[in-house]
Amino acid sequence: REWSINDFEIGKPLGRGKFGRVYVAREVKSKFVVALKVIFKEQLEKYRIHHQLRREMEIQISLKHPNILSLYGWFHDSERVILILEYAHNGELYKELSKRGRFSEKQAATYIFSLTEALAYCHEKHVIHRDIKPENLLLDHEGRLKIADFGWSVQSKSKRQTMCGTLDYLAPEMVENKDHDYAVDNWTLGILCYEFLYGVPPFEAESQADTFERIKKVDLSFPPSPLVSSDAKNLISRLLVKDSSRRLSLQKIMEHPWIIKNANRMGVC
Ligand SMILES: O=C(Cc1cc(-c2ccc3c(-c4nc5ccccc5[nH]4)n[nH]c3c2)n[nH]1)Nc1cccc(F)c1
Repeated sequence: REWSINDFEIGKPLGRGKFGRVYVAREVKSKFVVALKVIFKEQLEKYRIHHQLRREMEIQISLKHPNILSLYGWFHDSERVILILEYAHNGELYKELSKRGRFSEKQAATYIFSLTEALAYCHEKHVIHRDIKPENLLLDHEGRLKIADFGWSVQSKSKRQTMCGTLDYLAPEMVENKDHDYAVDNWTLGILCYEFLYGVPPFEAESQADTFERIKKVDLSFPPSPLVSSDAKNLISRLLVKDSSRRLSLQKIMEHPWIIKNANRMGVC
């Protein structure tokens, strides 16, 4: 069916996305709550990204997974393209992490398990996400993790070397501008697991140059903490490996003792 802006009551802005603003909105007839992403066509022209937008829409509309934010549909008028996206009631996981400082091992393992399942699903569909950082992770009304913002996902055929988001999550092969493949997502899972448990990413440094150096050397250390088990450190150490072919596979992550022991398989703690 053809949607139009008059089918929705627009609510508060939820944030500034890459190319437009996102608003909470309610479909008038069904009262169903969604997130509407408004992208201005003159922006698409100016940055010549209409082909990328079309590719992202094709990627998103084809991905159906409990831990991937849904794109329900879209419509456009003379000056805007509007995406109808799933509304994540509990907002950004990042805010939750800042508020709580760190997550328990059960919560961290549950998020890592959900992310691993979602990534395994994406890789089956030949989609590399490449930009999984806390601000792209949302939480639904049950606290279930949802990956959003496929701003830089590429079909694995084209190995473009464009830069991604903040440096903390970049794998060595991306920092060294080498070819990269699916294994960058495995590296990012290691970064996120560390950050969920310690509250800061493992290679954080004063300057970007220092972060680059720490990533390239895989300068990983675990501050002594009674709250982080050796199993957790073992998993992180087997993901933050320079040689991308030696990183623990997604399947092996799901079978790791720390995940088996701590993750809630329904994705909700
Ligand atoms: O742009 C995005 C992803 C995206 C999702 C969002 C987004 C941002 C915020 C929310 C939220 C949300 N819920 C909140 C509750 C409290 C506070 C903040 C919240 N944000 N729910 N759903 C969202 C969705 N922004 N950008 N995908 C995209 C882009 C181009 C083409 C395409 F097919 C998809």
